[in-house]
Amino acid sequence: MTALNPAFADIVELLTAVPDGDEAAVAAVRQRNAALAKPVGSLGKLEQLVEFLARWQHRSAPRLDNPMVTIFAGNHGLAAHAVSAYAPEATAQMVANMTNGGSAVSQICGLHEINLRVFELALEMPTGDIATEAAFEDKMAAATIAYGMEAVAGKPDVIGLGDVGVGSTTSAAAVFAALYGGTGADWAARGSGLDDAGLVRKAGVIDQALSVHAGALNHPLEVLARLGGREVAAMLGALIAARHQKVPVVIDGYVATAAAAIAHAVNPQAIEHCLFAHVSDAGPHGRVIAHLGQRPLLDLGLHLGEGAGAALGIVMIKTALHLHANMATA
Ligand SMILES: Cc1cc2ncn([C@H]3O[C@H](COP(=O)(O)O)[C@@H](O)[C@H]3O)c2cc1C
Ligand SMILES: O=C(O)c1cccnc1
Repeated sequence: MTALNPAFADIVELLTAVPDGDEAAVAAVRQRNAALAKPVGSLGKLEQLVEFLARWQHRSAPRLDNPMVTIFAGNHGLAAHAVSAYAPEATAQMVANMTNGGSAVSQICGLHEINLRVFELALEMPTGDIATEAAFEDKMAAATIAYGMEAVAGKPDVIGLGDVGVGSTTSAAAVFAALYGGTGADWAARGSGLDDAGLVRKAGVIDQALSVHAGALNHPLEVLARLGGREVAAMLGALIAARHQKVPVVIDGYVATAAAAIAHAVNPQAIEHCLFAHVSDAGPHGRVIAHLGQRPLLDLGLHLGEGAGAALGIVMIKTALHLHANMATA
């Protein structure tokens, strides 16, 4: 077994030495919840959402002045294997559509006054084709994680993490297979709409990647460098920085969950500040969330990605906080 590349040392440290949540802030929220003009506990998970905000914002009166959804866009060398219903050019088109307000996530964010930021990750430079080579050199993986940390620089009160990138669900499936075992068929889903033959091809590409990189998947960050995407590396960075800067995180679908799974595999406590907004209809997503010891907030049958589920999770959090802050006390 080779030692972990020192390029990852700082990242492992940040994932290991994570600050605890603020239980005094949670107690203050519970006290106010109990005093609101309603039967105790009757707002169910909405009450817990406010506790979640308080715990990870470290504020007894949590705020949402600057909620943000961030979308990380990357291209994948593995897309050459026709494992997506779309051609790689579609990634840049999706980004343009997002910027122009034509995407689902743009409309959800516009309607509910959530800031939306799109981070393009060198779309003209796809990751290596994982069926034959590593997705990244280790140093590039580390640099992309570091870049993702910038996502919290605008001091959001909560940050949603989503992806775009043709082929991203194949890469995410390979990450899950490497972390949890099983074959390509166990983790491949139809993504953006694959047909039956495509699904078989997709499982085959994952199996080939697992076999090519076998022996080099000994640490979760090696799994990321070998099999992951730029968007997953950057989301991991955002998730890490958020914890250290007191920003609660809302995770979107299958691909964003891969970033959380890598963090969790280094240190399960590193994802305590993450809320899983929804369980995607992408087959194995629910299984991954269960592996992480989490429960999804919503189950809307979405299988979209692009942060749409995360944005809807933030809508629920906004509503919960509005009730908490503005209802009368008995
Ligand atoms: C128009 C369009 C909008 C999207 N929004 C999210 N995705 C989703 O589909 C892609 C992943 O699926 P696969 O692994 O099958 O390529 C990602 O871009 C994801 O965000 C979209 C895909 C398309 C085509
Ligand atoms: O569930 C997801 O997150 C998903 C599904 C299809 C395509 N992209 C993402």
